[in-house]
Amino acid sequence: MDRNANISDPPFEETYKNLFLKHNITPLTTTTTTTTTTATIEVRDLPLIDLSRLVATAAKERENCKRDIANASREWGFFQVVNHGIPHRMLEEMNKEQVKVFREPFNKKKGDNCMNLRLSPGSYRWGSPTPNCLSQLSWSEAFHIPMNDICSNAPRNIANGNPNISNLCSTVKQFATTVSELANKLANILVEKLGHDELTFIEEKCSPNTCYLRMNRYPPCPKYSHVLGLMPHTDSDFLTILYQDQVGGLQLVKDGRWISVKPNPEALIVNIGDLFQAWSNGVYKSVVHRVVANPRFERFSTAYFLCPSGDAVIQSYREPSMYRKFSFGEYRQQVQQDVREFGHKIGLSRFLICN
Ligand SMILES: O=C(O)CCC(=O)C(=O)O
Ligand SMILES: [Fe+2]
Repeated sequence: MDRNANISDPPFEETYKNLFLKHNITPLTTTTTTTTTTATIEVRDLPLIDLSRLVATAAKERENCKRDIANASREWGFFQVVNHGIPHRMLEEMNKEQVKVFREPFNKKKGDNCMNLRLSPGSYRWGSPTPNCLSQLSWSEAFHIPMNDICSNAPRNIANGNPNISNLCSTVKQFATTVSELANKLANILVEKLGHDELTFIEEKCSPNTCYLRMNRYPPCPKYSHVLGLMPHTDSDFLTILYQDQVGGLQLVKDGRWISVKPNPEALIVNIGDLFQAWSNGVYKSVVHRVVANPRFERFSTAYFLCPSGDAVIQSYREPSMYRKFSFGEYRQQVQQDVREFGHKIGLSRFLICN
């Protein structure tokens, strides 16, 4: 175990030792402790959309706002929203509870009953399960929580006397309930802007308890350069709403190049997931993104994933369809199988219909 590592940190260095050795990656000396991972990456502002325009008195302004959301989803697959209706104090509260739970000892977090949080098995995750190369390495830990674990149970004293996590459940519930309204609102706009007439589509497929909330923590990585906090991936959902702190590190692919997202304290980030790309027949883009580890600062983010139930069938809204239809359960299983076999997700390209 690395002598500098905190007892709450997962044993990254120990676990990735052989991978570092194989790739000749040696610890940086004190004179070279800056990472080069971000050095050549362009920093760009994502499209910024003011959601207060959705309730403007002028109908034209409301329509223009919807058009901007749809255009950003086609051209970038990513955008930022301000005046999104999530109170600042709720975001701060979420961050505070998240910091506390990650500060718990690693052995307790990874334990079978995960600090008595009564979450589904495998909710606490860290690192990459099967990295074959450096680009598949993730220097981060996460609680990936099915909202069903939080929504469907009566309030209980989950903390079992642990004051550090006593508010976590109610904070997650409040946060997720508020963010789910925003997620549904944006998803409904995207459905409407494709001219689809079934405007209840999202409500029929998704409910608050089919969604997921993921709390991410990226410990600093001072000793190695070229280390990723989260390996490149697309999200397996309709759309994701992300709240991040001000450290930065999120990058996405735009026009074939990695670009770095500049944090904006007023904004939430929205990105399109694979299910919207499949349903929209490739119109809305589920874009590859990653997080680079910071050499000095730890980083936190919270992601809300708008997901349907496992048996929901995803099929393009119009023919000829680029993808064969699949159930969300089938999609998730395929992703898990590919990660086990190849060390990374293959995703939607598995479901392409080759004409
Ligand atoms: O932490 C971030 O900025 C991104 C997180 C992310 O991509 C995810 O949880 O899927
Ligand atoms: Fe993601």
